[in-house]
Amino acid sequence: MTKINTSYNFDEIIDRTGTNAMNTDGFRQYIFNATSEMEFPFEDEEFIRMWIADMEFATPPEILDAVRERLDRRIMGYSQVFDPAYYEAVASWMERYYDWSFPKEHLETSGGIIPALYELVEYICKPDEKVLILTPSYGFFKSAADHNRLELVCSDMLNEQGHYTIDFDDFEAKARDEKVRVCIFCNPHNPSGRIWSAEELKRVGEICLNNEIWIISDEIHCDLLRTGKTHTPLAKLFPDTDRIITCMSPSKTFNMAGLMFSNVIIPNKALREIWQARHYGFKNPLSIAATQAAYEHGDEWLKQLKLYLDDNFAYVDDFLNTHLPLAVFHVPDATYLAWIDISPYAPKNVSLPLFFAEQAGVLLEDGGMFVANGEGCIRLNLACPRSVLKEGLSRISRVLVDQKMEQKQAKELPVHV
Ligand SMILES: Cc1ncc(COP(=O)(O)O)c(C/N=C2\CONC2=O)c1O
Repeated sequence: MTKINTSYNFDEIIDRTGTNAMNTDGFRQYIFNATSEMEFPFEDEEFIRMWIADMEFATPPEILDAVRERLDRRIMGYSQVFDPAYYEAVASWMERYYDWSFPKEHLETSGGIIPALYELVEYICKPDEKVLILTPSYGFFKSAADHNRLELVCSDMLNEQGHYTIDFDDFEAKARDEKVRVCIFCNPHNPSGRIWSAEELKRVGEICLNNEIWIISDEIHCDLLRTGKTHTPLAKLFPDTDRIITCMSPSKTFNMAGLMFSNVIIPNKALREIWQARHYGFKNPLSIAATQAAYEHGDEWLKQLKLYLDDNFAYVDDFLNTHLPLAVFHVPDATYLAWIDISPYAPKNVSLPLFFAEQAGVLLEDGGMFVANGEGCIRLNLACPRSVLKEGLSRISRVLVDQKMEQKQAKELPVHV
């Protein structure tokens, strides 16, 4: 069925209340480890939500149509991926976007990348072995080690005025620990938004493989690139090894994380057989249909989404230069996440997520939620209508400037004895 090009409305504000969304209903538990009774000076509907990484945009109609078509078959029985058209759709997408291919038998699926990380770490590591990550890091990389009761080894990235690079001396020193067995590598990187260069990817791969460390390359953000940027799957640079597992999914790209479906490309036969023996193989038939449709029909929506996000990032860059010039921010290569060092303005010794929730009515995440090496930073989800973005930034700026003024006045006022 040919799909006509259409323009998609990314400015539309969609009501998510009453949909069991983490974004609207899960923030007290996830950000503040609190119950639903936790109170704020704002009604829940008044919050500008810039925290969890799903989008405020409607999932593409092409994907929703595919889900409806599957619903119209009217039986939702136990399902797995049997139709070869699924692999064809995935393989075509990888060829078109990344000039990368892999044999069909390497492709497994999972009910999300987080569960895949938990399982792969368990299947790869012995109980006394360790998991290596770069920090700051997506928090669930640490959870994958914790869930398996394995020691986590963190290699802090270098941060030169907001430009993050890998400290290869530190990374290699930690990789030499003979108990380090797996590296969970984020490519593109959440939260910095870095796309790793071919040289950086080669150094990571060589260091790990030379030290008999498996690599789980989490590439969930790889479709969400700024215009002109390209992504290179790590495994593409190492065709002769079978120790790099690639995790990808359209869930981040097309706002369908709730469908819990991802691709896990496992070249190593022994590990794949363990996965096939131990992984719970049944999948949601609606998720299978949606994922296949994303890869078959998502191109135009993604093209327009990327342009909209480019403009959102340009707006943030301009806004910060104007209103918070001491903040350190660079438009990231990838993701829809803005990682901003606001330390020159931020109140000291307070929880920034709590500060912004209570003072500004903005829900966001801060460096403390990214394992380590994120001090003074906040992360904003920019996958929202521009009107929402503008309101969020305006509130953030206002409370930072106001409290900075209060601090200044407090210093200047005579001390009353
Ligand atoms: C690097 C990375 N891997 C895996 C996931 C989740 O994969 P899933 O289990 O949904 O397939 C996320 C989602 N990142 C999020 C989700 O909310 N905030 C974040 O930073 C991610 O950023």
